[in-house]
Amino acid sequence: IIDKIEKLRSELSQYNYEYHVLDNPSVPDTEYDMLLHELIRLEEQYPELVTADSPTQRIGGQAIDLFEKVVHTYPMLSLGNAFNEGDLKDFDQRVKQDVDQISYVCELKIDGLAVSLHYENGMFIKGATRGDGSVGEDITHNLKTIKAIPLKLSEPVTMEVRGEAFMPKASFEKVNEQREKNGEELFANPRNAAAGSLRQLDPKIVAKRDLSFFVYGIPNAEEFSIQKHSEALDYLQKLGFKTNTFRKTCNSIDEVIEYIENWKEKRPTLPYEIDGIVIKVDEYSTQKKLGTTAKVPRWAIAFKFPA
Ligand SMILES: COc1nc2nc(N)nc(N)c2nc1C
Repeated sequence: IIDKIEKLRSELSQYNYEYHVLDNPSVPDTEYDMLLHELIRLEEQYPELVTADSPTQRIGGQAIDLFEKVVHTYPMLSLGNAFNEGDLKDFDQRVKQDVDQISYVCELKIDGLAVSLHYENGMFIKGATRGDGSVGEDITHNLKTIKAIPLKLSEPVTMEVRGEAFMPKASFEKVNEQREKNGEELFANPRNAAAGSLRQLDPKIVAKRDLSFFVYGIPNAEEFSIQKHSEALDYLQKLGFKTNTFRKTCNSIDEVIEYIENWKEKRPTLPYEIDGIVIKVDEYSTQKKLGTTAKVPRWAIAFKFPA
């Protein structure tokens, strides 16, 4: 029987990965649901065979009474803002003070919530909100229901990652339609809907909100002998995380400006909301040289699109 359970588990995990991380499902939802219900039935019969990374663990356990506090090992900083080309050129000049050749990584800035995820030997064990940057709230039970967040990595690594939890536009429309029917107050935008969902004490509610997640960094990447941010993102993709495929390495601020212009136009075509573009120095050695202020890194900036 354990073979049957393990076979179901690996099939469902693979289908989940294809659908929610690769956006490229190989089987229809009906087949996924049928297999999942078979696994739920078998795990109910043999509860001692349940594992933390079983797809059944995404359904949402018991509601909790309150959120535990989580002290961040590395502060979750904010980002300085740029609003026009002049701000970007100033940023480029500041960064170039110490070095002449710079390459930047440009990423879409997803309009969601920053979260921190902790993995031990490849298993997802804890996740937290940003909070005030030093202390956040433990929302592990809610994050487990987000299918783009892996419950088990492809390698048994112990690491913390950072990323953005968000609600896709389609989910937002669906959730507000349901709230309209229930006579509830509507969410103003997908970001508020994602924030409101992750603040739920009952994970079964969160499981119905179709939230998603993009990973965007490893706070202590140098400790994994990774030299550049672009390499960190490639490694995270290999581990099984969903990374945003529109990221681009730019070798000049003019290339960055071109990338920003492009996405300013294409923004409405995206299936999720973005509130800007994040520009980061790629080399960690240069990031280290530039350091951070109490609130923001000096090696990154967020270009904000007009609301
Ligand atoms: C390095 O710090 C950050 N990096 C980020 N990257 C992306 N893509 N999106 C964000 N919202 C973001 N936020 C922060 C604080």
